[in-house]
Amino acid sequence: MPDTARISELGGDPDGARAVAAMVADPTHSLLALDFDGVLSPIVPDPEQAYALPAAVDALTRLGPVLQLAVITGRPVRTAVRLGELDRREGLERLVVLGQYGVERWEAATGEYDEPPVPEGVREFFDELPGLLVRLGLASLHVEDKGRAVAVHTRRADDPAGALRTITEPISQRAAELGLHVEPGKNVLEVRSPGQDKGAALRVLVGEKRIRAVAYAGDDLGDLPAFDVVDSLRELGTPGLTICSASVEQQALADRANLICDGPEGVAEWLAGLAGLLGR
Ligand SMILES: O=P(O)(O)OC[C@H]1O[C@H](O[C@H]2O[C@H](CO)[C@@H](O)[C@H](O)[C@H]2O)[C@H](O)[C@@H](O)[C@@H]1O
Repeated sequence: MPDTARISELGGDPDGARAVAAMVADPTHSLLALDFDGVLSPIVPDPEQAYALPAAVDALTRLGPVLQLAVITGRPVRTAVRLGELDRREGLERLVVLGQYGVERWEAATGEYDEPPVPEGVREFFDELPGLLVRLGLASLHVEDKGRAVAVHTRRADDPAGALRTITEPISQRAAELGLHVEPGKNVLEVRSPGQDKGAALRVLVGEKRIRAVAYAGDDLGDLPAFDVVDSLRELGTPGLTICSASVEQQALADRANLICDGPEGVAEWLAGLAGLLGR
């Protein structure tokens, strides 16, 4: 007998509840996809210190045997797997991790990484970046070399918001000249190749795994294309749930989500609730 009160609670609103009910009715054909930073991991000052919350991982290992699970992240796929220790968890044998907004892929089932060659323009931008930051008086900003992308972080600057304002126009201009895409995020600007986003990544998984119900959890602007895809799938008849991992830093997702969780701890609690509902 389905627990309708619990389904409503975990769905947030009627559309979300329909998606949770569909996931409970047919978990094998249900996809639960999550962002990494700000959803599975708390936001921390040093990107290398990010980690998956133990409570979230525990719930995922209970869900993994019954649902299709995926992590879709802006991180290089190897970084996400390493920081989350996602290759060492019993229960996550069918996990798929899509990195760099879906360009890179890792399958727990095979342990294989798929990482296409790095495009030229990004390396050119990376080589020029120190000079650009010196000219802007912001040489000490943290630059994360992601191979096929470069992230310029302002979180540890004296004035993070001011530094972000200062770098936005010149970085956007140079990125445009090189035919690159600028991805804004929480105290970060990422420069990468155009033509790929988390929505496209999510759509591929839905088709490939013959998914009939989908839930996606995100916290930042780069997650909005995935929200768009969940919304459009729902319009075409596939129940869908969007979950916002809320923070004071980014409020754009809250208005778009079926369900709002209180940051990564709230997401972990929701995951445990779903596992309970599925009898796991
Ligand atoms: O798609 P995601 O998994 O959310 O990754 C997006 C970017 O997240 C990382 O930066 C953010 O998290 C850091 C660690 O908590 C934080 O210090 C930074 O301010 C945030 O913007 C990561 O460093 C990027 O490479 C990811 O693309």
